Amino acid sequence: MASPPDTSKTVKLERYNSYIRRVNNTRLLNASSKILFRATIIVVLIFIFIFTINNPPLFTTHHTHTTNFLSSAFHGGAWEKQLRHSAVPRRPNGMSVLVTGAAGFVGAHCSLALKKRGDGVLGLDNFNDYYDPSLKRARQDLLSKHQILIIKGDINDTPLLTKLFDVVSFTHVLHLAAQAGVRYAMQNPQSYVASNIAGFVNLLEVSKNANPQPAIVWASSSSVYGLNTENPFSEVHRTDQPASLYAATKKAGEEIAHTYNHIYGLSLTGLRFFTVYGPWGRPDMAYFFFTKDIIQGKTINVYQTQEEKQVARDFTYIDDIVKGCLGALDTAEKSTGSGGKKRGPAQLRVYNLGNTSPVPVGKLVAILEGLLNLKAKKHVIKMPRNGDVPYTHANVSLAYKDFGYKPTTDLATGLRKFVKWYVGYYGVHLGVKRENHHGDSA
Ligand SMILES: O=C(O)[C@H]1O[C@H](OP(=O)(O)OP(=O)(O)OC[C@H]2O[C@@H](n3ccc(=O)[nH]c3=O)[C@H](O)[C@@H]2O)[C@H](O)[C@@H](O)[C@H]1O
Repeated sequence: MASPPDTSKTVKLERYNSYIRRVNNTRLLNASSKILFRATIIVVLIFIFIFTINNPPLFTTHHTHTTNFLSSAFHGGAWEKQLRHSAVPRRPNGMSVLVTGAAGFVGAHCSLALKKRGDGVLGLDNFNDYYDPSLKRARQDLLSKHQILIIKGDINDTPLLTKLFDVVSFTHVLHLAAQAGVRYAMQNPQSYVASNIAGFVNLLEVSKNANPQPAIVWASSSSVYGLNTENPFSEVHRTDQPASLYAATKKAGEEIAHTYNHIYGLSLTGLRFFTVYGPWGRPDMAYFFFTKDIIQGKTINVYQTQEEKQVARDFTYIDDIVKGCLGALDTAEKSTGSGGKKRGPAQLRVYNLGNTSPVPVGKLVAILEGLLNLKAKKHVIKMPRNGDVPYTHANVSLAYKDFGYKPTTDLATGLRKFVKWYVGYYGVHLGVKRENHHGDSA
């Protein structure tokens, strides 16, 4: 019997050939996907480049704190000229001040006051959306009418800050950029860490490397007194029991300031602001949204303590705060370091800036009712456990001794000025609600 032909070799050969074809196909596929991948990357990079060139301001959103760091590298000579023009003093021995948070409430007022007396001011602000950014834009418009430029950028953007210090030899920094608000810290804790701690450290890093190093005046807060029960609050009282994360980050700022003063010879002054209010104020603050809600006929929550006592604040009018900030700047000594190295001891200070006269929140509401000629719908409730403290009361004798700080505006007078601004800005006829020029209803 003839034996069947031996096909095993042919089969093996065919299997081997098909294996080789598969390998070659896969290689071909891999090579073409690599080319495709690389081409995509190049196209994306070209897009980013074009986008960055065409959009010089930095894009920062409050909640993510993502900053387009690339963009700061592309500003040209004309931009630098604008910076210098804004920052150059117009009086003999005038200051050149970098104001962070310049589109904010206190920042805008201080920038105007500095410029008006002949100092140079360059503003920096990230225009985040913690509250209506159109109000920040309106403040920016006001400042630009006084030749004050505000750069859009974040204090966490090291290349941008370094660039600003390269272009301008700032004598002073007034650092007011921060995540404010006591109660919001429970909703967005990370934003407090990003601005009040990381951002502050970044500013100090860049400042200590600058030549010359600037003197720095910055915003701390009355909230650092936390659970302190001694009254009125003095700078020598304990501040190691913060009641909110906001307070804790401001207290951390005071300790961080100590470190940079100690290691690098930076001149640092912290100002503990006590519930600042007035025209162009912050819509997240009680006096502001009470006004809005009373006009709109909405119910307002008026807090009382767990013991059913009135909650009180040492409300401080903005013009008094501005005087305090300028006084602190005027008496700030030069930093002693250079090239990132300390050359000798430098000034380290902290001051209360309050009104020395606490007012219960119920009284604040009564004053607003009188000014608005409207009755508030009040809902008196126990203060939620959200970081609030029952009262604040400033002893300002240290600020008085060192730079003549003396608050002169009582709450009724200050609120009258605020309400006048409010109805003008939002286009409200008292008792009648109207659309404002920004399209929001007041
Ligand atoms: O000094 C500070 O360092 C801080 O001041 C400010 O905080 P506060 O003093 O808490 O101001 P603000 O919120 O206007 O509440 C005022 C009063 O109204 C009470 N309050 C508040 C809300 C409400 O619905 N009802 C109410 O009774 C409330 O219990 C309080 O008694 C700044 O916001 C903060 O950024 C920081 O700068």
